[in-house]
Amino acid sequence: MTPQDRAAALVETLPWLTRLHGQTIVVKYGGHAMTTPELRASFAADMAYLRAVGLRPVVVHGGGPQISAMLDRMGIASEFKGGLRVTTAEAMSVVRMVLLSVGKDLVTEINGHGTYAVGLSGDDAGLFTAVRRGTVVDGEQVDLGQVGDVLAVDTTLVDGLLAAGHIPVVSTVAPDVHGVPHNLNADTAAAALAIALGARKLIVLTDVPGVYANWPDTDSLISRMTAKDLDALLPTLSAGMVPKMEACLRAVRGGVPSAVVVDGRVPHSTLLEIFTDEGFGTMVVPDDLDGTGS
Ligand SMILES: Nc1ncnc2c1ncn2[C@@H]1O[C@H](COP(=O)(O)OP(=O)(O)O)[C@@H](O)[C@H]1O
Ligand SMILES: CC(=O)N[C@@H](CCC(=O)OP(=O)(O)O)C(=O)O
Repeated sequence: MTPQDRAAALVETLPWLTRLHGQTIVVKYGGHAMTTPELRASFAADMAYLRAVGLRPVVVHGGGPQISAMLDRMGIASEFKGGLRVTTAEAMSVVRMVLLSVGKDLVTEINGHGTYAVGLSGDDAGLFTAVRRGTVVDGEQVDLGQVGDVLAVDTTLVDGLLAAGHIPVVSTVAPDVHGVPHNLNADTAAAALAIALGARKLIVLTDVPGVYANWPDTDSLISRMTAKDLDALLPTLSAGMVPKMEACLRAVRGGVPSAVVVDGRVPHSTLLEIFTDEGFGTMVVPDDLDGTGS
């Protein structure tokens, strides 16, 4: 790359920088997108870059594969129903331990670029209040143990951190109204936080190029869809895509202008999504935008 190419690449980002300056972007960093040191390093650089150029990134991280690996090492079986982990009291303490550790590692990695990141979880200053939820499998309501949905979000702490120039890095364990810890799916929590913060965008990093209309037919990648389209697609989805796309739907119906699922295995996927025109991943927009969100 010549110095001229480099300057041209920087100038190309100007329209997005102008449009997004000061805007909050919630980035859900899935456990499958953090499996190599290189991916973690490029993600951390992206977050520091966004903050340094005047956006307000908020990270909500997952850690599903890391939790499963630890449970496995401890001889505890992992079971998922409707894309959500069945969480016994014994598993809950492992979930908590692993997610807090994953969060701290991310904080350290981001802070290799400056004193940006601060780690917090649902119980810090009442960020999330959980409410126990089950799920529906084959038309039957099933119990999932200590799994929660988000009952309430208190953004006071996150607002303060953003105003002070920090990058909040959120682990998704949260107490219910009785103080009992619950395991929140990270996609669900990211959507609830994006709505509560009035975020400009929700970006979800995962381990596929986006959402496929006929999974696993790789010719059926969807680049854009409205909330109504997604509503129709939801019953056909499986595994972890279910809570992920429910979260995207909830985000755009809750006022977030766009929710995008991108391939977190591609280095710098967040910057690619934000600063390029070419479709990258699957974008969900509200019905009234009908595919014109960005
Ligand atoms: N229609 C679909 N399009 C894309 N992926 C799908 C679809 N249906 C199910 N999946 C599965 O969902 C997975 C992503 O969810 P998950 O494993 O929970 O990711 P993460 O850890 O990033 O949250 C994909 O790897 C894929 O196996
Ligand atoms: C209830 C539930 O399923 N919680 C998730 C929380 C972590 C998560 O969401 O991680 P990913 O984003 O990497 O999948 C779990 O226990 O795996």
